[in-house]
Amino acid sequence: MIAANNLSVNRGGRLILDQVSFQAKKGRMLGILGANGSGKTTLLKTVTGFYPYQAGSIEIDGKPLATLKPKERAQRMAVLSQDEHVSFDVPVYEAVALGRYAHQQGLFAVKGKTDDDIIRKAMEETGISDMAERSLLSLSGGEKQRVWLARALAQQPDSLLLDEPTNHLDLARQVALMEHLTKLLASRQLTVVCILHDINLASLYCDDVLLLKNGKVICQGETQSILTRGVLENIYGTAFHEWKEPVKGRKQFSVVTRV
Ligand SMILES: Nc1ncnc2c1ncn2[C@@H]1O[C@H](COP(=O)(O)OP(=O)(O)OP(=O)(O)O)[C@@H](O)[C@H]1O
Repeated sequence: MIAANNLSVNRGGRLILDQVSFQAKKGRMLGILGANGSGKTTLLKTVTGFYPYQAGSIEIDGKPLATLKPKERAQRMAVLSQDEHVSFDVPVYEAVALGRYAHQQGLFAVKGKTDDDIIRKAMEETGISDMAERSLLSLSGGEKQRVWLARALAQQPDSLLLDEPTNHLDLARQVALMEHLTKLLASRQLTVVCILHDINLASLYCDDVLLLKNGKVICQGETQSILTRGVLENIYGTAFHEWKEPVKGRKQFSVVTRV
């Protein structure tokens, strides 16, 4: 479980997060929603220890984040960032294998058979097994996104923190990814935190949502009770029409055109 309590973050002399509290629970997917610049990425980077915070507290499975060594953090949390970039070229298999470093001993650790099995399973789960020998730089944006997800899965974390994981993916792959995450949640009892711009995907797949505006929490809780036309209009500043998708009866929203 990930818990933040009254978290405040300043960056470049500005207050970016203002007393944010939330809990992401085991076996549930928490969606973080909010307009551009509302503080979503800052929140994710703070709870994973990439950004410092000026007030409040963060606990991972009941332990203060600050007391976890970098390797222990990596064993507990895998992060898929919005700004993953490739600075050197490696075969796809090696890029996924980077996820195993948190579990290896020593500076020049050698991958064993178990590591190889885990790497191949993560590649299979993300549909990239046939790309193992391909050069990372030659992949499309959506293919690279699946490599980063495979690397995160290979890390075998307790929590997966994903910044816009559906970015670059076509519609069918967006649905496939969210369904895959839903299955992983149940089978591995993971905690998943996911920044999403697509409120309809969030409504279909997230158990809980946290809505941010200007660095403050507007509301949070069980997705189907929290997501309403009124609250989304407040968050995004545009008009919405609300309807229900016919299979699960989950809420869906479309923007109302103004011209
Ligand atoms: N180093 C920094 N110095 C000053 N302001 C910063 C810094 N980093 C981020 N910000 C500001 O903090 C605010 C929140 O940024 P953040 O990236 O967390 O938003 P976001 O909700 O993830 O946005 P998006 O949906 O556009 O990805 C933005 O206004 C951004 O310009």
